[in-house]
Amino acid sequence: MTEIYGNKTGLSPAAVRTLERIYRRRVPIEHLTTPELVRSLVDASVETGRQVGALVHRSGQVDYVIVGDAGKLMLPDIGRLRAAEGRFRGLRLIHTHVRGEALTRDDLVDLVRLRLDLVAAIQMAPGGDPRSIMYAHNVPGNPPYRAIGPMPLARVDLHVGQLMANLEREFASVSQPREVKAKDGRAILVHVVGKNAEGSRASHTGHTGHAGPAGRDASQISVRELRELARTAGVEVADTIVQGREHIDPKFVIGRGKLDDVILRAVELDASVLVFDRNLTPAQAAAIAKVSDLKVIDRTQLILDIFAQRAEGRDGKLQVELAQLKYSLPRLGQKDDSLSRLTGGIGGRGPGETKLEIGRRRAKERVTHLEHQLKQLAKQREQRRRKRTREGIPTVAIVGYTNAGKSTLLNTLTGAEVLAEDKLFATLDTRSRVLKVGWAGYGDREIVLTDTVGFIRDLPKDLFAAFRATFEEAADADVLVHVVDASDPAREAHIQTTENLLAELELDGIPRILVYNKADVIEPLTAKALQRSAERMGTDVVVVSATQRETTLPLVEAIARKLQGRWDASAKGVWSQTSDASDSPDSSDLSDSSEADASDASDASDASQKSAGDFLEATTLHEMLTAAGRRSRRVSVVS
Ligand SMILES: Nc1nc2c(ncn2[C@@H]2O[C@H](COP(=O)(O)OP(=O)(O)OP(=O)(O)O)[C@@H](O)[C@H]2O)c(=O)[nH]1
Ligand SMILES: [Mg+2]
Repeated sequence: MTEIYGNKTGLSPAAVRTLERIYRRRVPIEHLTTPELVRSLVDASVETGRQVGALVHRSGQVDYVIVGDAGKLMLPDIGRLRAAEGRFRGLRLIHTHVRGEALTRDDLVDLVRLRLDLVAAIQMAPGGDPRSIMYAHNVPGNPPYRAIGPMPLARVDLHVGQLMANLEREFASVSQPREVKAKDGRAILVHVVGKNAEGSRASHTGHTGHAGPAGRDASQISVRELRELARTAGVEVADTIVQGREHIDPKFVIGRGKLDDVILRAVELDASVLVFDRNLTPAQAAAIAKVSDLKVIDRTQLILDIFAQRAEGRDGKLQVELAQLKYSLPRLGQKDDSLSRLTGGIGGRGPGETKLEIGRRRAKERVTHLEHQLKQLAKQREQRRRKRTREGIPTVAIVGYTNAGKSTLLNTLTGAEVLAEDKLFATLDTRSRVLKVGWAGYGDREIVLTDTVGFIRDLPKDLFAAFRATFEEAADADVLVHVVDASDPAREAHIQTTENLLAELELDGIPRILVYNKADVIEPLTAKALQRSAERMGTDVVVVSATQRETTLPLVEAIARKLQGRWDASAKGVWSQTSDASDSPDSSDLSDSSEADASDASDASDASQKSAGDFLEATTLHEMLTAAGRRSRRVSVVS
């Protein structure tokens, strides 16, 4: 094998022959290098004016000869697979520094990142003679390397074999295999604060605009949210690195030097994933993955991953898969090897834990297929809706930023058991439950409450389609209950994002109630101030704690006030009062649930808890109701 690696442009045939001759050298493991190898490298450097290096295997053979430019050397891809824990790659890099400089940061990064046995640099004098040598090897600890020299070549007395044996023993003893708690390994989060550059967030929706907090606050909020997203996706966050920059580096986003720091940090913390708090172009993701040898993921991918893990309904699954494919298509290389980076594990999960392992051509076919299927499903839904007729029970949709407490509120109000947890996007499929407002003094009236997917700022563009589909249900709601986590410092930005997305979903025409939630964890004064400021703005607003049922009474009253008109109309007979749709299994479920005599709060909650299991999964029930609702509204217009 005599292939020359690296920067071969403009090399004369004679220079190539000189380089190829380096492959003939042998370096015994008792020595760092030999005078012959040094001579060959230096000769080739003089001839080319560039750095020249050899990757020498422990067997003594030269495995790779690499030529760089005057200032640096790019190592070839020597295999992505990491050496086993506590072991090194079995290769040492011996190379020239034509300008006589000491080991550079690049050299040290290569040493650590590739787990090379050693990296040595030969300092050349201006006349072209080898002046001194400096070398470094890995050590357990921080910094993760030790550098020795520069010193005269004759003074180097190093038994490489012995050193490596000692080091590997040392590494094996300190690295009790660290336990990775999260199933998808450890990640380092990277946030870049563009001081000048805006447009850094090519936001499709929900951009907070001027309403959001500025500068450092915005950064902190953003990083915190990313951390939550990572946690939700199942990644353990090992560290967060924030860099302020005048301009975003077009190739690596952060500067090359900073990227080297990040790589060293990843090696130190045994992290295998880099998560960027911004969206990366396919070229950026590829470039960073290449130099770092780490899996590189951006915010969009993280959100896609969460959606993929959580989507349940058929429609939702198809939508998520479609969004994932559209995202990864421009990122799929033609070669299998670049493809494998994207597949499996975090960022590469398809809906339902299937692996997104697919070639480019197949991916395109699948996109077409999915789009077709989704269209069919939408048509079927529409038809089903049209077929259904039933009395118009008013519907209320609970909307708001992710983790605001929407599902908790639904559970508390109706005694349902919708998954509510301290994770982002706990809810990915819309659920509806019946709320009986008797306990709040509204007789045996019923409301259908619908839970929805949480909003998030900078929602990935392709996901917005998936998202939109889940809001088809909410489009027919009579009232929107907008839930805000009042204890979140970013609450104003969250409100703004939600407002923007509601407008985009064309739901902003529906009467709305603003609910400041989690009152139990905010200062009473803050609660009062929130209430007052919202009232000044003329918004219907209540402050509640979704975890405490008694605090939700003002909300039920506010909803009832908004629906009063409808109830009055229905009392006048505009809406039919009785339900005779017992031929439909959906409706019988609904009537089962309405057996509760709900003049007392705890009774109501007990009763609905009992029947919660009987409740239908929302989609069908809700479709039925909303279809009826639409018809009824038409009637009321006529009257
Ligand atoms: N202290 C406190 N915590 C609450 C309250 N309401 C909800 N939470 C907590 O907030 C977290 C999120 O609640 P969820 O109901 O899952 O929020 P969500 O809006 O449905 O979230 P997504 O479905 O992820 O969009 C959970 O850990 C709840 O226990 C409250 O009134 N007080
Ligand atoms: Mg929820």
